[in-house]
Amino acid sequence: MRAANRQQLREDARSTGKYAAHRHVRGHAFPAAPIQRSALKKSRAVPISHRGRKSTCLTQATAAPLVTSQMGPAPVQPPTEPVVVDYSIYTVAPNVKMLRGTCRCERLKYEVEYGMKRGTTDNSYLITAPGATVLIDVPYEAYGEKFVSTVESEVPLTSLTHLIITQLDTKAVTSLELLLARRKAAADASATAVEPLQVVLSNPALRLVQPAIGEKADKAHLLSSVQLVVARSGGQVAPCGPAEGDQLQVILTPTPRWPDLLVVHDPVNRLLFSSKLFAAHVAPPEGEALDENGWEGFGDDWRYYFECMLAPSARQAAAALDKLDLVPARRRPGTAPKRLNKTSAALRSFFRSLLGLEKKAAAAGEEGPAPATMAAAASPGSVPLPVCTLLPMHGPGVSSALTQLLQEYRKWVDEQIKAAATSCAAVFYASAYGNTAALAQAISRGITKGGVAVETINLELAALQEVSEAITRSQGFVLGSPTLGGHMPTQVSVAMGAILREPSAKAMPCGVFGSFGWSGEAVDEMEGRLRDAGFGFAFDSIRVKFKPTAKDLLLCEESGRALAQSIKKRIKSKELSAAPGTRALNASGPQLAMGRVVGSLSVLTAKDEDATSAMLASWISQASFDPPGVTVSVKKDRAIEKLLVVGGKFAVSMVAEGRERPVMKALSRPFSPGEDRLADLETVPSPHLGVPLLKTANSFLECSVVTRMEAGDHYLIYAHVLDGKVLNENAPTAVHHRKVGNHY
Ligand SMILES: Cc1cc2nc3c(=O)[nH]c(=O)nc-3n(C[C@H](O)[C@H](O)[C@H](O)COP(=O)(O)O)c2cc1C
Repeated sequence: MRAANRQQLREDARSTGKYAAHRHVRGHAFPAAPIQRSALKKSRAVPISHRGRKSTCLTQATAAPLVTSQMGPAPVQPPTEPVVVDYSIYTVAPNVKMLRGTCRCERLKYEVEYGMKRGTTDNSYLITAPGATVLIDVPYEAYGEKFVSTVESEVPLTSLTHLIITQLDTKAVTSLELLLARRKAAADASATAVEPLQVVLSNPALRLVQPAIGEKADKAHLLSSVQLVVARSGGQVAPCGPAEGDQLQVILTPTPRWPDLLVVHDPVNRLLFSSKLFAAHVAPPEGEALDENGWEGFGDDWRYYFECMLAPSARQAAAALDKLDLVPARRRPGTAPKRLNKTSAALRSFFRSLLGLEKKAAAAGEEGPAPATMAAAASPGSVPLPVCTLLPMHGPGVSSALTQLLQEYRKWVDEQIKAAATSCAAVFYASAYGNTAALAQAISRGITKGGVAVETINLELAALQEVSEAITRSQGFVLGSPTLGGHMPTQVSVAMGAILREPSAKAMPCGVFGSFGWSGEAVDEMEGRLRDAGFGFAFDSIRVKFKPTAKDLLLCEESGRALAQSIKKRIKSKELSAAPGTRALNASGPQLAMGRVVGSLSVLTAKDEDATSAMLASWISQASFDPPGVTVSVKKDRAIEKLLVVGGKFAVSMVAEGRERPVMKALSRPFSPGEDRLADLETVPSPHLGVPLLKTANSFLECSVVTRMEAGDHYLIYAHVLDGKVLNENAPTAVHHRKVGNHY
């Protein structure tokens, strides 16, 4: 039925396809994009079995992708810098190795834009057990070649019996193809028969592999020596120890962002291969596989990753934590991580080939057990899983901070769910190349920072019913779409219909956004339809050409925050009309006393690529002599907070006494998203960082963020002072006096 639908769509598209002319934008030639307007306008709703239940899906990720082959080849996106990667191997348990691909680029070029500046890793794991050699995960395409050579340096590819895929991104498919091709070539060259590789993956991941490899004439042969095994929650999938019952167990933990997500438990070594859970985009120091500095070393990175990736799906994250019921357990003796450097890996590979071990190992693989069929065990439910180390897909393995990270995850999830009980916003989007997805992520984070829970829904994967349900749970919404073939894709159009039909939606603040290449009609269409229907906008519509810059992402965060403020304002005014007079609260004794704490009035300015922001600050203090350091306390929902992550650069301009008034007037008013906060002030660039400095400052500091900790509703940021200068010897610094300590 589904295949017939797909075929029909293709026929429709072929018969009605019109071809757009060649266009040139900013020096980039875009190939003609065939546009099938009838196919685009027609609903692609097809009944599918979605997450174990029958539902009508707006579209099915693999059956009706946003961009179809009938639309022609993808236009050339503006070039990005090449990603430089490196590989290291670490022993994390006697029979378990971490194969860690490290990218130290400042900003991730190959994933949804991510503001952290500490690089990242793509971790795969290799487990050897009697009769089985199990590989867990393939990395992004940029790592492909080095990844396969690294696996080969450890084991002959023909000896691999299982590959478990915990989450598969479209950009990891190339690495999968490379691995399968090289294994197949080795098997074809082998004198002995090689068992098919069992590739264990979830159903949504299978729906990515089938069309990307299985249905491509030039690639289908790669699956001829592969047995695709769909994982079921609780299923035992591969041996991981000497005893018969020593089996790796998979647990499905889908979220809207990663519907294919699963984790793997190793009961012998008490490891959890946690995939995207407990992950962080950070490259730990060379030689350290695990979190040697514990929470202090990586707490911010885990938190930031959670906020960006999991907070928008907090309910599903909570369900995953409930399902896993992880219990911190002791590490078994003799499993301290040991790094094998790249040289030794290469040397071992060399010696293996000299000694002909490849063949022996292949023969050993042949004697292994016949491919097991998937055990369909019951869901582990509340059965506790003992864990001494979490081994995620990105960032360090978690051992020292295990207990704290488990507790914090629960706390973060609960906070999000609690916020959702009072206020919630829905962010609906579709994205063919990840650009609109990056905007959706930044807007979602802005909403979360604004104190409103968010549900971020990828319309490519969501059932229509999910859209209706999300809108009835929300007090505001945002809709994002790329422009494809001069329109918004059908998935967005259909979702919009559902929103327009929902009577409660009209009273909600909303917003629209999208990435485009040259004409950008989608955002105009969405804005026009919502405006005509009488909807009110919380922020100006966001239109971004191709990939968003740092400035675009900052605008998105600010817009998300504007939506959150608008939602909170409406809730507050409802509460006030229900219970008039509750506003008149007297300040408490401690609040009055705290008002006597004074601070130096200053202006904080920060810059990242093309994004600049500023704020008035008086909660600033010297914190260290050597090296010279300062602390500054920044409210969590401030726009500038995004630029003050570890490694971020900022400047402090100290306001001179008598010069306070114009500075306070310019910076104390509310700003709309994207507005230049320094427009009413005269500035000059700082000498080293090029960050704006107040022309009238009596002195300035240039700083680099070293660490930050949560301090209630603020982040306490500790920074090294890189440079500074007194500009006016005779002007003392203005002191900010307050009466009450419950505001600035
Ligand atoms: C087949 C195809 C058709 C497109 N048609 C248009 C178009 O009509 N107008 C436009 O402004 N951009 C068009 N684009 C460019 C996309 O809008 C642009 O690549 C955008 O960044 C995609 O956003 P996304 O990454 O969220 O999918 C087209 C791209 C493709 C692949």
